[in-house]
Amino acid sequence: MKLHLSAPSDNLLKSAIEITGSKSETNRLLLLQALFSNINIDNLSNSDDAQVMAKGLKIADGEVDIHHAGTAMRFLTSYFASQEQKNVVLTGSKRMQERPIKVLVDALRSLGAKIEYVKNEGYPPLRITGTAITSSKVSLPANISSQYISSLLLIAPSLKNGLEVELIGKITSVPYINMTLALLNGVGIETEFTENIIRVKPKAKVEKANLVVESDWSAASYFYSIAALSKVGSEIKLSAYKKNSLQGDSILSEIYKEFGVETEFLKNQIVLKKVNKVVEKKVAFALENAPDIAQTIAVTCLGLNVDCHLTGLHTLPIKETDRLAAMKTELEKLGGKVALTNESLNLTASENLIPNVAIDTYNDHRMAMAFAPIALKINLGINESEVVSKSYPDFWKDMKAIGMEVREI
Ligand SMILES: O=C(O)C1=C[C@@H](OP(=O)(O)O)[C@@H](O)[C@H](O)C1
Ligand SMILES: C=C(OP(=O)(O)O)C(=O)O
Repeated sequence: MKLHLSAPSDNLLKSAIEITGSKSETNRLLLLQALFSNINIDNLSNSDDAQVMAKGLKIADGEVDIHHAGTAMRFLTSYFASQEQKNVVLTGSKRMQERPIKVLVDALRSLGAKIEYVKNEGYPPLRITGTAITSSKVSLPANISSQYISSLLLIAPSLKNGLEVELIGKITSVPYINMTLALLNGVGIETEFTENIIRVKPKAKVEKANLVVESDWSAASYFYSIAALSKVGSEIKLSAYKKNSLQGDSILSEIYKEFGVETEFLKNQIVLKKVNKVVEKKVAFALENAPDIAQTIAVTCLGLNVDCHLTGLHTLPIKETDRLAAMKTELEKLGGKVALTNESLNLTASENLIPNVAIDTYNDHRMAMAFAPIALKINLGINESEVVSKSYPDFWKDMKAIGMEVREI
């Protein structure tokens, strides 16, 4: 479905939105709940990725299709591999069949798992025959995706002898690994992370636990961008968030100060306040710890006519689409100039944005959501807008709630 977006005439926004739970926390906790039944979870993500994860965990044999969900693909690979009695073919969308999984399969096979490639070596679909894993030491490259590491850590407490994971090379997306460990600790599982070694102790049973998922900070990024592009005096309240987040994308509250947005932390709400105009002409951010907000920041910069240099983006080419290439194409359609390396994006902004362009979304929820805020500067179209359901099904409803005009065309 194609949407046409435009902004309220005064660009002044005042509103309060409740955002769905973090999909990263949700998919970890769903897996832990499948391993340890007395865990209760509140504020679960309503995203497609969480739905396919929940559904997948219940299947014992036959095909499990996780569509576009990277976390579900990676987390369920370890889960099925370590569950005796389970015998599945784990598959996903066409794009998922192009997202590499060899690092994780090699690691699991070295622990004794029985996994075969159904089509192409190194990529889903996978035929997995569950088996009792008793080996307890594994090493794997850490610079491609942290999801492979989180996947092993999540099943680690259920293995007879726990697990020691050696990380080789530079570790990418570290906050996501820390999130996994914090959630394990939250249900009483002992872990240790020193330098490049992570140890997780085995645990047969956990105490009854009631856990509340914090709302999704990557989803909050689009409201940060809207606040940055709105008129001074705008205020957007978002819930339910906290100051000591497990989500690395909470770095937004620091980053967006550069764009005139202050964050006030209330009890379980954040208030984004556009307090001053932006004077910078150029900004630079290293995003290896927060890869999912790169698109949001690039579009904010284009909208504010601020040049930006974003680095640490080496994981972006293997996400829902090649996000570096997609961003170059779409930012340039709007009048920016983009230079890429395999891990960076350099945007030269433009005073004259090109209006009424239709943004292509490449089956990537974040392409749709990251470009939407620029409607505060120029009218634009979003093609295949339904992609947002991967992480944030209510996105367009919430855009309307804050006063944006969202119209089907
Ligand atoms: O563990 C997670 O929940 C995630 C880790 C990150 O992936 P990489 O580690 O592949 O960068 C992130 O981009 C993804 O959206 C969610
Ligand atoms: C990269 C993402 O998700 P995944 O890797 O879990 O598909 C994302 O949500 O931006």
